Amino acid sequence: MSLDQQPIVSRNPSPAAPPAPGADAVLVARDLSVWYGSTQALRGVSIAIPRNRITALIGPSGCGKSTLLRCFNRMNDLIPGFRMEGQLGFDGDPVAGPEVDPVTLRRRVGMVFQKPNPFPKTVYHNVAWGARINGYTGDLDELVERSLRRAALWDEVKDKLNRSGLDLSGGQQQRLCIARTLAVEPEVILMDEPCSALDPISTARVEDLMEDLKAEYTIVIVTHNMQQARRVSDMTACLMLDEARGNGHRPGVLAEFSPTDVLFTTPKDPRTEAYITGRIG
Ligand SMILES: Nc1ncnc2c1ncn2[C@@H]1O[C@H](COP(=O)(O)OP(=O)(O)OP(=O)(O)O)[C@@H](O)[C@H]1O
Repeated sequence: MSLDQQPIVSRNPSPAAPPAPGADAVLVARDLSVWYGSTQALRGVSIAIPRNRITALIGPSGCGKSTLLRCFNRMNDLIPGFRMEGQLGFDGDPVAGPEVDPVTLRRRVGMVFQKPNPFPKTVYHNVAWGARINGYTGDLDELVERSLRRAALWDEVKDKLNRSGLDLSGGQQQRLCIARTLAVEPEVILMDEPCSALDPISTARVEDLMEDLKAEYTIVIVTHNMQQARRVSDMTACLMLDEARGNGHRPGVLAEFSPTDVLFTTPKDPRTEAYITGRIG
């Protein structure tokens, strides 16, 4: 059964998850629970991520931010002991299940990781690689230039296309990874702490880039940096550690999902307030 056929439709499945004005939901989790072996990482998370917006996931360490992010493009599938219950949807179709090809899904829902991870190949090949393996038949030179321009990197590397991607600075490497993601023309970009290994100037460049990209893409970012969440995101989801049950482990739950300015000024949930004011670490 596709997610559209479920009793709760993919648009705004929960009162805790209002879509931004004028935006519809592109990624949906409905009553999502996740385990790694006997450790429950998430419990009962329902959220609708609006299209063409930047959504930040914040919350204390271990509350399941990365787990939730990685569920949206099935990056957890290969982790031993990973198991999930509930529903996940992308554009009204299921994300999980044997009928979904994770490779196709990951082409449409791309990911940028915490540590820049270019291949030990030229700048050009780093960008062209994904398009090549996906059978791109257009002009690769044009695609590489377009992707590097969109990632605000072209001017810095146009004379270095045959140099190793590993020779670039950390900030340039991260934008190269973003260009590599853009080259396969995804609809969603998941970013897992994309600036945590970058200096403030490189961080600002990536943040500016995110703002430019949201006209064409939906972006979901995990960040530990609440200032960054305030600067870049339209919507913020605050996850929290729930009370311990069973084996004493505390799973992550969604405390609040609100427009970013609301969440940081007038949070509805006392746990959110405690977190953003530093009373929960
Ligand atoms: N590969 C794994 N195997 C077993 N347990 C895991 C694995 N990845 C995460 N976990 C557990 O799942 C829970 C949620 O982890 P996750 O990394 O999603 O949280 P997080 O909020 O992103 O944390 P952080 O802010 O520290 O990066 C934690 O208890 C963590 O120990």
